[in-house]
Amino acid sequence: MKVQSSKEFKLQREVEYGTPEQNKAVREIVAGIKQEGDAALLRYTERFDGAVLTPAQLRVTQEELEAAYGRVEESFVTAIRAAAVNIRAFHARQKRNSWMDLQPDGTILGQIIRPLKRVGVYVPGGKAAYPSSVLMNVIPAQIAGVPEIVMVTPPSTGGFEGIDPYILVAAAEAGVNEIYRVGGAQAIAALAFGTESIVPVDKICGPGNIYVALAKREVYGAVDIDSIAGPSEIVVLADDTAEAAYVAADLLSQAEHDEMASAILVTPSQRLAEAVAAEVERQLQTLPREAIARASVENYGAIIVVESIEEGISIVNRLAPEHLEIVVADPMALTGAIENAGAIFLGPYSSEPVGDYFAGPNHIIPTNGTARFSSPVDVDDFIKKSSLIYYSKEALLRDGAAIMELARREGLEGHARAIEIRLENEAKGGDGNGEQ
Ligand SMILES: NC(=O)c1ccc[n+]([C@@H]2O[C@H](COP(=O)([O-])OP(=O)(O)OC[C@H]3O[C@@H](n4cnc5c(N)ncnc54)[C@H](O)[C@@H]3O)[C@@H](O)[C@H]2O)c1
Ligand SMILES: N[C@H](CO)Cc1c[nH]c[nH+]1
Ligand SMILES: [Zn+2]
Repeated sequence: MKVQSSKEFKLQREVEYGTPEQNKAVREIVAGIKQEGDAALLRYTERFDGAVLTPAQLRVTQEELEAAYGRVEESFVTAIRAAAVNIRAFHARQKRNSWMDLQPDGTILGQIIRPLKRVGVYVPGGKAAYPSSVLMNVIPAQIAGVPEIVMVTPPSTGGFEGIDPYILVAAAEAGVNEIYRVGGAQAIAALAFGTESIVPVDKICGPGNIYVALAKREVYGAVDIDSIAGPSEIVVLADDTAEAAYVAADLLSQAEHDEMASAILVTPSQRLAEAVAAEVERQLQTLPREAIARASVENYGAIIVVESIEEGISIVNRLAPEHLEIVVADPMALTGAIENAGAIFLGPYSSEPVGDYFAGPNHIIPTNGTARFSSPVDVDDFIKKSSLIYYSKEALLRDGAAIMELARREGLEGHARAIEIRLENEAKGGDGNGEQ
């Protein structure tokens, strides 16, 4: 990883997200699914995942789900159950209730909260399988009360029944039983528009690679999406107190996700910068996913030496990273200055994978600078709200003139008259029918 000064550093966020070729490929895949349904879904699944399926094989059966337990270690089941407890406890705090407020004049105002009816969750499974993402998608949806949760994940050619058994066990543990073995942009389009085998959903949540992220952006509007949660990112803001080996390990923890993942160290310490660069190189040599991580740090990685921690904070806010680690003498003191970051990890022991798997907060987090305006997946992603308005006669008589004033200033006489007809009728001692 190259050590550079903050003057040399250029924000790499592309104007167009993904390359033009990737964008074109995704548009074609989405159009193909829209036009041809299952036929295109099977064709793309063969082309991109190497799995030759019939329509009947798209959906995972109950027997396959149960049999997956025989393919995983007991220690995995114990760990995923413990993680689920923490994730459930964290997300339970986000649950909102409907409310109604009765005013002294008899007016009732309120908000009705309802769960979305049918949501699609994407669980990545290309370069690695992500059973942890099953929990991060499904638990908040369940807390919101979503009755139909449908999961998609790519088939792995060498895997068990064409799907990773750890993902299946996580799904069974979470209580999901509508699962399709499809991935990438074709799975997103199938969820959005439906095919002969897949009933369309109201919203799609979940992380994925650049093809998944671009496809979610493409189908937004036909369905809702959580955010653009694409290739993983980490920024470490550290001072001279940080342990170089820990910092390097945390950078590589995200670099190993994807060639397009990004790992950046921002520090005022030239000594730490050089030590981390050497550590990254040393640790890369024994990392099983060395090729992916090396491509990531070479293309999207950086070690930036800043003049001061304040300059570092301003770079962090420009980057708006998915994950930020603050490893300085007093991390809590800097937290208030961080305006843009999806998840903030404080101190030397809050290594990023703690959040990926176990602490409880969601690991599906906006990337590519979109943490400026969007948030990690939470229970709110799976609800919708309706406003409730009951106006009493007393309240309408009191507010009617103001409402008509605003309507007429907008040139909307019909709006004003809808109020006026009631006020006039009441003035005449009306019976509610507009007549004496
Ligand atoms: N931001 C987050 O919250 C978050 C969380 C977890 C994982 N992630 C990211 O999820 C991603 C997982 O990626 P993955 O690749 O392992 O799995 P994936 O399931 O996201 O993508 C695999 C699919 O990509 C499609 N694909 C691959 N090459 C293609 C091509 N050339 N043309 C068209 N489609 C193609 C295939 O359909 C394949 O099924 C990583 O980038 C990781 O960093 C992000
Ligand atoms: N770091 C990923 C989010 O960018 C989440 C994850 C899942 N498994 C491992 N990591
Ligand atoms: Zn991770």
